[in-house]
Formats: sequence, C-alpha cells, structure tokens
Amino acid sequence: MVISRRVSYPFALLLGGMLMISYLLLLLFVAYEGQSRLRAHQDNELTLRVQSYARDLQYVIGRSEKNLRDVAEDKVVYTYFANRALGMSMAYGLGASQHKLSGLLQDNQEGHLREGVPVYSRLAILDVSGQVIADTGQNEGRFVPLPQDILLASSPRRSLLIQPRDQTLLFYQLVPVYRHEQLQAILVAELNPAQLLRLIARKEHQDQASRVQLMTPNGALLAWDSYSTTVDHQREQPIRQEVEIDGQRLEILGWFESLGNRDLFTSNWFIAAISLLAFPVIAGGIVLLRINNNNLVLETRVDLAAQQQQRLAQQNQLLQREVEKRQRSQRQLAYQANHDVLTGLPNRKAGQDALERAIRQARLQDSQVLLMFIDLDNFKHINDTKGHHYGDQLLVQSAGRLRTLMREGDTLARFGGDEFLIILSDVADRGAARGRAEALLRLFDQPFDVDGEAFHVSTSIGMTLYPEDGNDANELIQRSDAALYRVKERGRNGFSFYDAIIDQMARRRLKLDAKLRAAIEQAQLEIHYQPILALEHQQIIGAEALVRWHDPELGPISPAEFIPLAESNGLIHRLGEQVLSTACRQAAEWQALCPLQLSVNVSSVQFHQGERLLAEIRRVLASSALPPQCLTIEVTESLLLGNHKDLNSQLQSLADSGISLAIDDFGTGYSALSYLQAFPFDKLKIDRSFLRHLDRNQADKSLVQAILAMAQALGLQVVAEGIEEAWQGEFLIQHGCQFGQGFYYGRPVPAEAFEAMLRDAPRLSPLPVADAVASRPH
Ligand SMILES: Nc1nc2c(ncn2[C@@H]2O[C@H](COP(=O)(O)O[C@H]3[C@@H](O)[C@H](n4cnc5c(=O)[nH]c(N)nc54)O[C@@H]3COP(=O)(O)O)[C@@H](O)[C@H]2O)c(=O)[nH]1
Repeated sequence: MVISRRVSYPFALLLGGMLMISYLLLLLFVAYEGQSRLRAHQDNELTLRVQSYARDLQYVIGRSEKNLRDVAEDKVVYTYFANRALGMSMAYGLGASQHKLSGLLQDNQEGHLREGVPVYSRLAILDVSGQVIADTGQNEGRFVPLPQDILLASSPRRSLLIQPRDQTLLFYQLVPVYRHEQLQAILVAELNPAQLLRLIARKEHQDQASRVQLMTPNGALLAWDSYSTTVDHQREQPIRQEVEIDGQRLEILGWFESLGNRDLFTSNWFIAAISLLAFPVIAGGIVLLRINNNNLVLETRVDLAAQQQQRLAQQNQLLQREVEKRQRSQRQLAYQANHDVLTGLPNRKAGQDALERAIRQARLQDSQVLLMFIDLDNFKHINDTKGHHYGDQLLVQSAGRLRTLMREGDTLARFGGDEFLIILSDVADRGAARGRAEALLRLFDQPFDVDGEAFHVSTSIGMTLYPEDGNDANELIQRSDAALYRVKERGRNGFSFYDAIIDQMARRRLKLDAKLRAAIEQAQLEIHYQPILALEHQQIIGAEALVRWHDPELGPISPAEFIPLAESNGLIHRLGEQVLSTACRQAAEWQALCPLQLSVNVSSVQFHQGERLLAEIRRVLASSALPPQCLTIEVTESLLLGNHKDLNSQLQSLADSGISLAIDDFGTGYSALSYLQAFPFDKLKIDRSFLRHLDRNQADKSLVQAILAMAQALGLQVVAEGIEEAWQGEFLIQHGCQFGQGFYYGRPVPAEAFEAMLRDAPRLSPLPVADAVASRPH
C-alpha cells in the first residue's frame, strides 16, 4: 500500500499557493531591502562624490589664491613697482620690468597645473586705476577685456569674482599687490574653465547618466550632463552639496541615474520579472506535483488493484475450497441421507425411492417387480445376548452375502434393524421369484464367522409382486412384511408370498396390538392355573400360571398369539410383571391349603432387562410373601441360544435365591445337552408334541426315553406336558418321569376353580411341599 504517498490535489494547490505567496513576499522583501540598501549606498557614494567635488573645488581655489599671493609678492612684481615708483620710464628699466612681469604671469599660467591641466586660463595685473600692466590674455593681438567689475576693483573686497560670459561662468581670483603696505596693483587670475569643469565632474563618465551643476549667486555652471538626454532631471531630486569660498555660497547639484536604471539585476523590472517568474515556476511545481500525485494515485490504484486482485484470487481460492468442502459435505450428507452407515447399503428411504422408481418403470414397460422383505431369524435375541458388535458383524456379513445375489438393475437396501429389502425389476412370474428366494436362503446355509466363532443364522423372506400384490411402494412393503410375519410364525428360515389371508392376519395383528395395550393398562388379563402332578401319586404338587385374555369384541385370544405380539412390541415386560405378581400372591395364599410349586413362564425378551427383572422377581416374592422355593421360572430354549455370561449370572442369581429354573418345550428347538450343563436348571419340560403320537411314533418314544434318561443322569426333574390320556401318564411313569401336566389331569382354570380343585379333588391330595422340594436336585 502506498496510500501514505498520495497527496490530494487541493491540498497541494493550497500548499503551493501559500509557498508561492511566501516566496513572492520574501523575494519582494529581499529585493526591496536590497534595493533600499543599494540606493542608500549609492546615495551615500554619490553624496561623497559631490562632497569630494566641493572639497576639490575649495581646495584648488584655495591653493590658487595662495599661489596668486606668492606671485603678488614675487620679486619681479616688487621690482616692477619699485621701478615704477622710482619713475623709471618704459624705455629705461620699467619696460624690462614689465616684460619680466608679463613673463612671470605667463610662466605661472603655463606652469601651474593640476593633473596636467592648467589652473589658470589668464593672469593679469592691473594698477589701482584699472590699467592693465601685464595680461596673458593679450597674446597675438587677441584681447578679451576683463570684466568691468574687476577693472573697477581697485580695492577688491572679495578675492573671487564669478562673471557670466557667453552662457557660461568665468571664475576670477583677485589678489592685491602691495609695496610698503600700499596697494600697488591687483593680480587677476581667470581660473581655467576646463580645470573647473574637470574638478566638479572628475568622476563622471558616460557609463552612468549624470548631471553636475555648480550653482553660484551669479548663475549656474553646467559641469557634466549625460543625464538629460534620457531622464527629465527637473523631476528628480539632486544631491546637493554647499561649498563656501570667499564668503560666497556655492552649491554643487548632482543628478545621477538610479542604479536600477542601468543595472539589470537590481532593476525593479528584473525583481518584478523574477517575482513573476515564480508564478510559472510554482505553477510548474504544482503541475508536476499534480502529475506526480496523479502518478502516485495511479500507482496506488494499480497497487490497490493488484492487491485487490490478489485478495480476490485468495478469496476465490477460499471460496472454491469452501464450495468444494460444502459439495463434499453435501455429497456426504446426501450419501448419509440415503445410505446405511454400517453396511454401506441404501437405507430405508433410498430403498423406498428405488421401489417407487422400479414401480414407475414397470408401469411403463408393463413388467413385474419383485419385492423381497428379508429378516434375519432370531437376530434380536442374538444381538441382545451376544452384544451389538456381534450383531453388527452379522449384519455386515449378511449384507455382503445378499449383495452377491444382486444383478444389474436390482436394489438391495437395509430397511432397518435386521431387515433388508431386495427389489428385483422385471421378474417373469412367481416361479422365477421363488427361484430367487431359494437362492437367497441358500446364501445362509454356510455358518457366519464372527470373531472366529462359527455361527448359523437363517433368514425369513416375505415377498410381493407388483402389480399383483399392491399398487404402490408402501402397500408392497406392508404386504411383504405381512408375508414375512407368516414365515416367522411358521417357524422361520423360509419364504412366503403375500396373500389376502396374510393381510387379514396383519390387520388383526395391528388391532390386537392396540387392544392388548389397553387390556394390560386396564388389568383385564386373567391368570389361569393348570395343575402339575406327581405322576406316581397322582398328587398336585404345583400349578403353571397361564395368562388369559378375553376381549369383549374378539372373544378369547390365545397366548400363543398375543405373547409373541407382546414380545415384539415390548408389552411383555408389563404383562410378565402382572402375571408374576398376581400368580405369586395367589400361590402364597394357597400355601395355606397345601404346599404348592408355582410355575411362571418368563419370556426370553424379559431377560433383556437384566438386573431389573431379577429385582422385580425379588420384589414380587417379598411383597407376596411366597417363599422363593415355591417358585419355578420357566424359560424357553431360545433364551439360551446366546449363551452369554450375563444370562448365566442372571439364572445363577435366581437359583441362588432358591428359585427353581425349568427349560420349557424341551426338544422342540436347539435342545442341547450343553445347555443343561451350563445353566443351573432344576427341571426340564418335555414338549407336548412328543406325547401326542407316543403310541405309534417310535421316534417320539425314543426321544422321550432319551430325555428321561439324560435328565436322570443329570439329576434333573422332568415334567411332561400335554398328557391328555391315561396311557400317556402310564408310559411316562414306566419310564421314570416324575411329574406331568395335561388336560387329562386338569385344564388351565381360573384361580377360584383351581382352588376348588385343590379343596375338592380327594384323589389329588397334594404332596407336602418339603417332599417336592427334597426331590429337587442340587
Ligand atoms: N411368557 C408367557 N407365556 C405364556 C404365558 N401364558 C401362556 N404362555 C405361553 O403361551 C403358549 C400357549 O399357552 P396356552 O394356550 O396357555 O397353552 C398352554 C396349555 O393350555 C397347553 N396345554 C396344557 N396341557 C395340554 C394338553 O393336554 N393338551 C393341549 N393341547 N394343550 C395343553 O399348553 C400350554 C402350556 O405350555 P407350556 O407353557 O409350554 O407349558 C405357551 O407356550 C405358553 O407357555 C405367560 O403368562 N407368560
């Protein structure tokens, strides 16, 4: 930046003007002062000059008078007048004396010089009668008569006489000649006019115009004039110098040309010219300043423009970077808005958009779109029990496998949780769809490897075809979900197409959801109790609490329908808590009638609460005053799938507090011996499905025998479920099964009916609780 170098033009103009005025004033002052001093000096010098003229004049006339007195006293003069007094004639002696006298005068006239110029132009001696005795003016017959005043001045009072003649003045000096103190004659000298003029104009010259004039009482003598030709001297003031000679006042007047008139450098015009010259000089300076200023301004503008350009370039760069950054973040946001972070697949919204696009295209091309709604079986449980890292790995690997099935134009999206959508455009028919579904299921045949652990996960697929099963994306997704639900109900690891029945089921499911919520809120659920017997003694040793729901509109709804619904919508926690507290309170009351073991089903979902569930059970036991030893918690095998530490400690904690633990529906799922060893179970319940065809199904028979043998080996109690006929009870007793329940002994009934059963059925006299507890393995 050179802003500091910029001088504004008005300021420069003002500054220049002030400087110019100051300069002019200074110049004028200096010039005036210089001239004044010069003039004073000149005046002084000229005055001195005129004074010197006066002095010289006085001196020369003085000296002349002295010289004349010497001449008057000369012996020649004395001799002449002595001879004359003696009466000598001219012929005898006086003539010679007179001749000598004339010679004296002539010698004096010629010999008395000043600076080579004769002081006198004429010398004469007159006797007292005015007769000329000798006269140098009578040469060669020319005789100029002396002025009458002189001739009459027999006794002159003044020695200096000034007489005008021929427009000039003649200066005469008169000196008396005495003999024996008697006046004999008068010596007259006519001062040489040339000498006089020289005396009072000696220093004048042509280079300087001047005029010198000697004023006398008898007129003026102009000694020098080179002035009147150029200047009117009448209008000028002369330098005056008086000189008194012989009592007469003479005055020398001198006019001199001013120094300024003859010297260019001191002339007023020159000073004025110099002063005026300052104008263009200063104006030039201002113009230069302006040009410079303009140049500076221009330079500054150029600099500023360059800087601005540089700044702009930098800003542009920053802007560019910012734009790129924003574009990147917009792309990232757009990506994030449309993609699932974990799997990198298009997300729910992008999946729906892709489905809508596929539908639009199919509409145009009159083709079909297959929508596959995929859900990993038991993923929620795996995620909860194995941990989220495990679940995430499973999802990523599942996505990877599903990707392998994709062809060009197909879309795979993560719909949420463990749900994926696959959109396949231009599917020929249901047969082709089925083929793709089977291929997809096969992808999950191989176990997953998560953190080095091999793990089997199957999938369930619900499918819809556009336009057959729905007109828009939402409808297709909902119906695929409904079809998926049906697969789950049927035992998972399969696929199903949507049909209208499924739709009805889905609608019912929605309805049940709302109604169940209200029923739980309003405590409309009921508990029925099914007796559990010691088979050999036919005695009731316990009761299984089974929840019942009778909706005023829908009638009785099976727990097999609403328990999974409650598990999926989270209502199971409050439902389970209601069942537990009601049943425990009831069982505690019944302890007065007979010792009774209460079995309560606890969903695997409830165990996700961890410590809260344990605390809840302890609180219920405490508040109902039911001894922990009188409570059996029944869990399904699915709970044990995860086999994680927390679950073990939860179950161990329950066992430690005296509560019994039973595996429900043993043999239907992933029954494994390892579960029985790993967890602190007291008993297992053989699923009723094994008892149904026990009489004719050798496999079932063998399995029941094996379970009984294994339980015996492990010291576990066995409760057989679903005994509907007497032979089933006998078979079980024969093979060492201690306990059983089923419609043959008693259906699940309300508390009052169960209590009546306890009181009224004599053959069902219960065993003392101590025996029942004693038979439990530790
Ligand atoms: N978590 C909870 N689960 C519960 C609760 N109440 C019930 N359930 C579970 O619901 C499933 C269906 O139960 P439900 O319809 O009550 O059926 C039970 C019995 O009625 C039935 N049973 C008993 N004996 C027979 C028989 O001889 N024949 C026959 N066909 N059915 C019979 O079996 C069911 C009890 O089974 P289980 O629990 O496996 O002992 C069921 O899975 C219940 O567990 C609840 O409060 N919480």
